[in-house]
Amino acid sequence: MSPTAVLTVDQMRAAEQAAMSAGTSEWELMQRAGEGAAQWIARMAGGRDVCVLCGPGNNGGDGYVIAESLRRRGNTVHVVAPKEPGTETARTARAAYKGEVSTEGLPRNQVYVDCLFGYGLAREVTGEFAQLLENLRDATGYKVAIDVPSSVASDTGERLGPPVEYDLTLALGGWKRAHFTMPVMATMGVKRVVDIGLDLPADVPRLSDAPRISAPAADAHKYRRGLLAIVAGEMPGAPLLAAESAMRSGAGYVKLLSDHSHPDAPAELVIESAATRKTLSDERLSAILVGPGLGRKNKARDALGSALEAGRPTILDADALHLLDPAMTAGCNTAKIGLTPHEGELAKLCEAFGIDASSKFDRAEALHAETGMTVLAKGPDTILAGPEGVLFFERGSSWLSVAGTGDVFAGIAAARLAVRGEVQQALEEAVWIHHEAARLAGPAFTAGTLARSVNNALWSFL
Ligand SMILES: NC(=O)C1=CN([C@@H]2O[C@H](COP(=O)(O)OP(=O)(O)OC[C@H]3O[C@@H](n4cnc5c(N)ncnc54)[C@H](OP(=O)(O)O)[C@@H]3O)[C@@H](O)[C@H]2O)[C@@H](O)CC1
Ligand SMILES: [K+]
Repeated sequence: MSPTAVLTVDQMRAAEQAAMSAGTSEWELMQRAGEGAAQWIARMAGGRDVCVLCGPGNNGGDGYVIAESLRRRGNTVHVVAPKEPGTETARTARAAYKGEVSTEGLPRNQVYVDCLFGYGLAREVTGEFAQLLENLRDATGYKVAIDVPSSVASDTGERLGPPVEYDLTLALGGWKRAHFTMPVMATMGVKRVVDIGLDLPADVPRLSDAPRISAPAADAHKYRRGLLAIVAGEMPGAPLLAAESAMRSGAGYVKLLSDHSHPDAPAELVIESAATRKTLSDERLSAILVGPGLGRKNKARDALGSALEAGRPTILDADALHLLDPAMTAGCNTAKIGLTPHEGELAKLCEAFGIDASSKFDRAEALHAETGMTVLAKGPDTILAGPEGVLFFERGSSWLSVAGTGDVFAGIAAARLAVRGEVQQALEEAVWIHHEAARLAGPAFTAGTLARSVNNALWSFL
């Protein structure tokens, strides 16, 4: 199984240092990394010519190992290196490479392997390196980034030079945060990790693995499978959309608590009158969803207060996230609450809870640490911060960028919470189901079509 740990540069260096202290030399690690990468590249290149761009550090060192490995396999290889290697191990790799090296220019129509900078990139790329990246950007051919794209800061995904679109990115030894951070993750093509035998730490963020979802037990009935109450409010459409997807996410019973007439609601959806303190304190409720279409007036605030008072496992989304503040959650068992903010809602929550952080990762992690609530920071990249640690996800379909998909997500998450009882597991499953439903819904789907493909998405995880 490939490693799922997602590391910072410091954590990566520490893992490499530990391997070296245990007797594996840096040169040995570089050879494993370069040989592992070369295997992938050889497969993709077939008999095509390969051009390797080598920088001055150990990422460049990997490049010389890759170049020599491909040369021995019979590919025509050309290395472009504007500067001589600056580290001892990269110099060893340079000496072991027996082919051509030039200091500038980029041959045309090649398989390009970019080893200019790896996780050591610490400042803006300028001069001849920036020129090379621009040439690479404009070149036609299959492009591979080794470890990370050479103009990207590994910890933050910050862009520090000309952008290049890659077909393949090979992470060496383990994933870095940039691999799952937008917008740069969308430029990396297919991503694979090359295992170089490092002992990676367990207590770090991880890449989420596809969940296993169980069919209901043989003796299941609708209450045992999970009863979900969805609290409607000012706007009728959003909670109905959430209910339509919740009904298809595995819960046994979904109730929409609403005073609207909902002429478009499916016959099998149970609609009862608007939530009250009494209906929400029903002990049979396995989970509550509050937020989609709730509104932000006093009535909405009261409904949110009643839901929190009920103390059931709860998902808060949309308007509920705008109303939430420390006074409302005081006295709540926050371990039972999941928040599903998009970027603007996350910023608003951080303001309300006095959190001073700017990146999505730091905000999600700090909001969980400060409040005890589990935070699913949505968007084109997704971060889940909860009691089991922080999880990153692969990207979902970009067709999800349409109105209403957040309501669909909230419905899936709340239904999975009704089934599972655990907030972090429910949210993790919901991300996968949402992405799979989007894949099944085809191009240019509407939120309604997405909601209707949710039950078929579950097939993939049974
Ligand atoms: N350690 C290990 O065990 C293993 C490590 N591995 C590999 O090592 C990579 C990390 O290597 P690394 O630390 O040498 O950094 P790297 O990314 O090559 O760049 C640093 C060099 O670039 C320079 N430089 C930086 N920014 C610059 C700029 N804007 N413009 C110009 N120059 C700039 C910087 O110079 P300086 O800042 O000192 O002036 C330095 O010379 C890692 O990603 C993986 O590929 C694998 O082999 C597995 C085993
Ligand atoms: K690189």
